[in-house]
Amino acid sequence: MDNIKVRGGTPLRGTLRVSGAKNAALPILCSALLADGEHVFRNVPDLRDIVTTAKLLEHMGLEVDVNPPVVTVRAKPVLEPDAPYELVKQMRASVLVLGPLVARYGRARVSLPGGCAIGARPIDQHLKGLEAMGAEIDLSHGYVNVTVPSGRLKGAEIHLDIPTVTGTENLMCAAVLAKGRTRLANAAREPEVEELACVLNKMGASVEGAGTDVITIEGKDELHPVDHAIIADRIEAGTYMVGAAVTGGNVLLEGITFDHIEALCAKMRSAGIVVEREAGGIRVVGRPPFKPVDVTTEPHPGFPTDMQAQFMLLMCMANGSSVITETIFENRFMHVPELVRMGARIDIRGRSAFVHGPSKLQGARVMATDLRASASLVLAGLVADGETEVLRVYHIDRGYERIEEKLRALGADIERVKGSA
Ligand SMILES: CC(=O)N[C@H]1[C@@H](OP(=O)(O)OP(=O)(O)OC[C@H]2O[C@@H](n3ccc(=O)[nH]c3=O)[C@H](O)[C@@H]2O)O[C@H](CO)[C@@H](O)[C@@H]1O
Ligand SMILES: C=C(OP(=O)(O)O)C(=O)O
Repeated sequence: MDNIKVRGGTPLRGTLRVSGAKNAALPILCSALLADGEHVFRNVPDLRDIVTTAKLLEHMGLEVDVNPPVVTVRAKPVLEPDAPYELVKQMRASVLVLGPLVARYGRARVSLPGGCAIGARPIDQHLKGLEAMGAEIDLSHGYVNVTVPSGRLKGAEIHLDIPTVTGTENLMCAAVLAKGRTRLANAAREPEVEELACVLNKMGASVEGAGTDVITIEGKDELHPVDHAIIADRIEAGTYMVGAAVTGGNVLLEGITFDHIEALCAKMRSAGIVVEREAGGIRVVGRPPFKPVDVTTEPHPGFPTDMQAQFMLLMCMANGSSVITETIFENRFMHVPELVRMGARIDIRGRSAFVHGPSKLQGARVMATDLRASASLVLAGLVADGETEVLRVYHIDRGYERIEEKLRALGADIERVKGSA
């Protein structure tokens, strides 16, 4: 497995083009199951999760050419509507094939994704929605087996208990080919949900209200393939924004939509960081130490949980104490013990982390077991004294396109060590 070595102390400077959004690309690639023919997806990031999704679609008999930033999917009727454990265990988001498969084929067999490092992550809301649309669910031997006795889902009124992102996406995909109207209330409002709705509408679906908490879908008999360029990744952008700030750098991030990261920008500004909208992007200029700022993660448009670990690092560079509260996932503080090993002072009490800054971080060998925790440790390495080695970058490669190359282009002293322990 590869490791990343970083030597701290160089401010990030320059211009960075933000890649396409992982969390938009994954449901969009799965949505190709809804319409036979050739789909062309552009601005797709070069990530391990994209390769896993391609393997999943190929397993079902679709032809997928992954040539990032372009992915071409030649969709045809699937051999078996089945997502096996071997692929789902590599990527929870594999569950995103469930909605399209049930909508199109009236049945699906998908390995239960189970928990992961950040929490239990059940899919009860996805299943509750499918049941309301006439599906029968059977959980056995680690798989969810869904069948629609009538052969076709029917529109329904669904009120989600939680505005789940992939749950909303699965149910939207299920509803576009259902008979009649579906009303999805307490829906997730994330930009990636809006982006999927845009693609479904391009396919000929009728989806209204995505981006609000009520989405209405009129089912159609058939959809057609699309050519679509995917939005920029707000979490990748946010990660480099934090990188620019903590290193006392000056970076222009190109391609990102300000509205998608407004909550992060507001918190960074409250911390005393310059965040300016410029033609074509957002400029971040940081000069630590920062002002301490409390943050609570919330569904969009609140502060994103996927930026919590990186923001905590920022608060390690603040003059005073801040409280970071995680409300979305029950176990998303795995970066804390590793940051503490690097010299940060952070106590966890329940769902909150109390960060006492400023800390002078020291390079160390560190390991993290999830994507954003790993990213925060790479950023910590950029400001630490001496060398930091982040082990098992396997997680980073799921969600950051060539992170070491992008950081090196901004002046960082960083390298990937292939096949290390
Ligand atoms: C591929 C993708 O887009 N991943 C994102 C998506 O994950 P994902 O869609 O898995 O996250 P959800 O929005 O579903 O999860 C939010 C919370 O709801 C709970 N829950 C969810 C579904 C359900 O049926 N029952 C239930 O209890 C989860 O355990 C979690 O505590 O949104 C998360 C929250 O913004 C992000 O961190 C992930 O990066
Ligand atoms: C938690 C994340 O992804 P996933 O839902 O794919 O695990 C993430 O992108 O931070």
